[in-house]
Amino acid sequence: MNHVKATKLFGNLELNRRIVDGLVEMGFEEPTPIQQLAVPQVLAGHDVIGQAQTGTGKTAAFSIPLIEKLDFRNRDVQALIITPTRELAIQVAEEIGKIGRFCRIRVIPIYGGQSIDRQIRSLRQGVQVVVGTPGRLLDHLRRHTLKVDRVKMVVLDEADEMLDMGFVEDIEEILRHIPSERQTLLFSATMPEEILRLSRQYMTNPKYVTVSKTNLTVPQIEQVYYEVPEKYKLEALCRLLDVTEISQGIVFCRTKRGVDELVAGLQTRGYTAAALHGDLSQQQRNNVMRKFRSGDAELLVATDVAARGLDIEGVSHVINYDIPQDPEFYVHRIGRTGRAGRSGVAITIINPREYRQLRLIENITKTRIKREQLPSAADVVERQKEGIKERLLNLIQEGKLSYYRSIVDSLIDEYDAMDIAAAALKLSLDLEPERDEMELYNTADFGNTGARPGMVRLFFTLGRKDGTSVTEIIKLVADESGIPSNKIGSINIYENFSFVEVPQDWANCVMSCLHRQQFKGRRLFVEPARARK
Ligand SMILES: Nc1ncnc2c1ncn2[C@@H]1O[C@H](COP(=O)(O)OP(=O)(O)OP(=O)(O)O)[C@@H](O)[C@H]1O
Ligand SMILES: [Mg+2]
Repeated sequence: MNHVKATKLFGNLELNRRIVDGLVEMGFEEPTPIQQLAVPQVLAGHDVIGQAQTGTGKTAAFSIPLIEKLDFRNRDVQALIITPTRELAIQVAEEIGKIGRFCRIRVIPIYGGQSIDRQIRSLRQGVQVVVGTPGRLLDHLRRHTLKVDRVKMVVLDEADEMLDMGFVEDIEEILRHIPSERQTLLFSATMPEEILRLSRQYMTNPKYVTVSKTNLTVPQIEQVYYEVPEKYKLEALCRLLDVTEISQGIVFCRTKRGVDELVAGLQTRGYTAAALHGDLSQQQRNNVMRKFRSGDAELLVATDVAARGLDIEGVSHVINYDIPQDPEFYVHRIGRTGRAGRSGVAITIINPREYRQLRLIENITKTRIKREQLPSAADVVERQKEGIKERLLNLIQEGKLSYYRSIVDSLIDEYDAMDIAAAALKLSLDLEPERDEMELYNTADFGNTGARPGMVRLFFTLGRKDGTSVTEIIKLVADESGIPSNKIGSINIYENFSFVEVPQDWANCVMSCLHRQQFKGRRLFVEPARARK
């Protein structure tokens, strides 16, 4: 890292040397435009409304001067940052911790769903910066466990959402607790006119700092849409997933229930996806985020709880499975990709009736969303062929083929080279697990088959013919899904198929666990329910 250069560039902002060290450690070489514009204004003591596109470094734009203005020796809470979601509170607190690392500042996130006693203990030990969600902050203010009489600076991250209907009363109440000679900062990628007007109520002579761009979205994000009848949306999504190279993707749904249903639907089709929404426990939310941030999970299916602020490097695609109701949310959702100068793709799936909503989004964001044709089944096959070719070419490049070459050599005089190669491919692909060979059927979807109330029967196309035994099935289901073996109800093995009964609420879990398992050398595949012939 070029420390001299970074020091010089950030040095123009006249920052504490230890802050610059923190920025250099994070890999920041020069300030982004919003940082260049906003930092001096905040340092000069102004109230600031900062607007810049998603992923352009607004967090550091307010965090750098915020840290600069802290009295490091004083252990009172001196700055308060309010964010709309818990995940964002955690992320912002971490970023502030990193920037202020060499200043040894004390920062904590405070959010609902976490033990309040533990938060109270942390607060008692003295923290200088608190990053929190409105509900929990209010809770602490009302209990007098959070003292804000020394707060000099308040930041509303995602300000337009914080001042929108859902949050504004909480925000007003929080602000009433804070000394009025404070500095107030509002940041967001979007600032609708009416919110901008309203915001002045809470500020004194605010400076409006904007990285002026005509369109609200980042140019590095390719924006496309597909129009399909409502009932084919899932099929459309699966096809897109099949032909698209996605390193990590976030799929947005309108409702929590929609998220759960889509995750179940994807799982029964053999895709793994993690859900994130407000009905999960905080521990579940944290686990999902950890898996997704580390790259262990490829697909995150979420409500708008993940729409704003989250910064995850690997996200190459954002998919609007349901079109956002509000054009601003479109901007924020797709902004989870294409961050910090990287490129990304945003896909929106609409039904014909949602076309007008799409046009509205285009008008407000001043961008064009390109219509694309859904890949056909033939495209999916074509894509598979491409994949096979790619793997072949890699093997050829790698060499180490002498053993196989000797076999070909012994055949080549007598047989056609094309036939040998084709047969070899067929052989190698046949050894791979084939999707449609094993199927699980979820009987819940096609009427009562005689399962006891509250139970679901899962059918396997594995039967006595394959030498399957009762113990094998119990062991497989219990071991792999974590379901206690005494919860597995009746097990029946017939000539060509078997089934187990499991409690309704375990069914999806069992199915998703089973489909990942090798069983008798083959992968079990969970198909969407269809009547058995
Ligand atoms: N000066 C810089 N140099 C290099 N990278 C930076 C710089 N400033 C910020 N970044 C990185 O850019 C990414 C996006 O920053 P950040 O999350 O602050 O964006 P944002 O503007 O708040 O976006 P959103 O509107 O989505 O909340 C982060 O990974 C951050 O570490
Ligand atoms: Mg942000």
